[in-house]
Amino acid sequence: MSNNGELVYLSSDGEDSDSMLLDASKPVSREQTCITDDYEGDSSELEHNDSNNSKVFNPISGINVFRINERELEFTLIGLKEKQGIHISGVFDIQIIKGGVVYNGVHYNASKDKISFSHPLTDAIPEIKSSFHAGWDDPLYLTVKQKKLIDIQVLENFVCVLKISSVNVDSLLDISRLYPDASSLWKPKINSSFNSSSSSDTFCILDRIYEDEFISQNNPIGWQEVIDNLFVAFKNQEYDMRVMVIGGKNSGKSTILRTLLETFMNKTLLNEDGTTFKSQEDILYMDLDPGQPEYSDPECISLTQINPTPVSRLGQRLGQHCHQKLQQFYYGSPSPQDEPSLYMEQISEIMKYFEERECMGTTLLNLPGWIKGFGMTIVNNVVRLFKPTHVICIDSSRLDAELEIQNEFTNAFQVKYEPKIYNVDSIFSHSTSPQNSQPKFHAPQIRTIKMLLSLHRLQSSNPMDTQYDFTPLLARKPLQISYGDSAGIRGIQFYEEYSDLKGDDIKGALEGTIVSLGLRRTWNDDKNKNVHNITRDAYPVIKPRIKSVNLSHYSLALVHSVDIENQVINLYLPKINEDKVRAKTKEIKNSVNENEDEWKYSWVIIRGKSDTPFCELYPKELIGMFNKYETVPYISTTRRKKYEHVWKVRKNVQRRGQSMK
Ligand SMILES: Nc1ncnc2c1ncn2[C@@H]1O[C@H](COP(=O)(O)OP(=O)(O)OP(=O)(O)O)[C@@H](O)[C@H]1O
Repeated sequence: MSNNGELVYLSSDGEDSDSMLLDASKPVSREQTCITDDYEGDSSELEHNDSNNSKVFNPISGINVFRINERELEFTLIGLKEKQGIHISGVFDIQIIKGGVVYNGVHYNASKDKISFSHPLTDAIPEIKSSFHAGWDDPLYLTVKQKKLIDIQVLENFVCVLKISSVNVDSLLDISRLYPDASSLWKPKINSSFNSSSSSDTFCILDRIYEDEFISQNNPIGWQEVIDNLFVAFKNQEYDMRVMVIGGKNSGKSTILRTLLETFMNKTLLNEDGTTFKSQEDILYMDLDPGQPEYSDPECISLTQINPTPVSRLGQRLGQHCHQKLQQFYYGSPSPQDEPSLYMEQISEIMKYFEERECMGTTLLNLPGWIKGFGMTIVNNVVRLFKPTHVICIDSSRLDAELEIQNEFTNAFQVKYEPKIYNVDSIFSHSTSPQNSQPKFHAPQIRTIKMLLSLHRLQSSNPMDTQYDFTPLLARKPLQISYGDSAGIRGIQFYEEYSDLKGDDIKGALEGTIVSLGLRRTWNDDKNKNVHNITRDAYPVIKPRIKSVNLSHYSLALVHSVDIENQVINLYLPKINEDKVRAKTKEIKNSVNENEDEWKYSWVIIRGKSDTPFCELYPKELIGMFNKYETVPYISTTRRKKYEHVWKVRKNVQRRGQSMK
């Protein structure tokens, strides 16, 4: 058994079909190598994560929920009986004090370690199901101090005891201060009669009265089998493993990839020789969905390296990860249909970079759900470039007949392999699919939430901590970046169709909008080349578009204003990036006179089609300030003239999920 005690798998000889899974809900001895006759459970217990098998958990204070609130000790203990499962929303840590749990098909044993969860109500919430301790003994992981506060006898009634604590995610729950639509992002709005949780908790136990407020994540039959097969392949991989998921919109692509990633990172296998397998390797995540990215900044695509962290981090983190981005491009729109040639060019660059790394590990690839017409051409291109070892097709009946997966690929060692294809059902095919229940958040609202989380993130001393400040950006002093000097901003790039904008239209197309502050690299840069002063009529609009290979995304920014007189652009950057941008600017300045025969870097602004969250431009908190002005900055109430290309928020306002509150 591993030191942190999670396991419950028996290894096979490596053949997928022979792999044997031993249910997490029964103890396993070191000697056991097969499911024995004296196994007491019924066969249904061998199924993972089937919440239909679960018994309902009714939280009752003092009976199965124990709130400890001593000076420095504040936590909640939950006692679960056999096969009982709970749903919890919010951001929280769980320490399994006794027994074990099964979460998304992986067993976690009681230990002194914490597991960190992130369960926003934007997504379906997986059940945390009770399980037995995998081992001969049944320890109780409580400190002496904690034991004094609890009646230990009571805990003996439960197979599994969880200690749940709120986490230090400074101000994360304050997002609704800026964006009222997000008031039920982490906890349902309605008050429960069950009052053991306090308002300062960052989590909520979702009992029956919240039934309509959340969706339970019930994976379609067949998903777990595919995940188990892929885990065995992951464990036995000789070369690299490349998994991609193809499916329509909202079919469950991100969910199956998240489950797969959590399984690869956390599942422990007991080998026949008594040793255990638990992966310690980094996993790469190629996130090619700019609309609902899992790891990239909003409206970007990226390649991220995910390191196994000492603390398991489970659930949907709404893009707030601390993992290293190897490469990131700002695409500038949630939909690849807006500029497919740019999208494909950026994908090709990521693929080139990926191939050049000669990565021998595991890579997961997430695609948008555009699977019709030209979307399928893009999918086919991605298949050709990525050369997957495993492809998961969600609801293959909906996939265009034009999907082309080659029969054979060749890897970097000139070894030929045949991609394995798995067909699985989409989440809609399941009886409790979200189709039957009203989604709690619409896609534009989720995008606004992710954008606000990105823009308001703070620098934190511990990179594992996430801290936010949801004070409206307009209440802050913007960062000034000069225009025209070699360390300042040296060009603006628009989408092709808007690259002919002139004069004040350009200023208007930038102020109050979300842009990417990008780094352009040029070889042998002449000091004055591409440096232009801005005048009312002349802006250094870059034409033709900079090749993606020479332009990487550095930070999202909200343009406060373009100050032509002083030759500066005032930008709001996420605080987490401000110091990095200052340091990079210094570096650029210092490198100006250095060796000419090397890559030189300069700042550029890239304006795509990103929507500015309305609450950022007209925040409730600053309404008093706006009243002093005759007109509210950035916002126009006049109608656009026919054919007028004006890029202001007015076209973004009053879309679904962006009501004026
Ligand atoms: N097994 C499930 N049971 C119920 N709801 C689910 C399940 N899996 C996913 N969902 C919910 O359905 C929605 C869509 O899922 P997901 O984001 O995984 O799909 P997707 O195909 O990646 O979507 P997109 O096309 O937007 O990228 C999410 O809110 C998710 O929480």
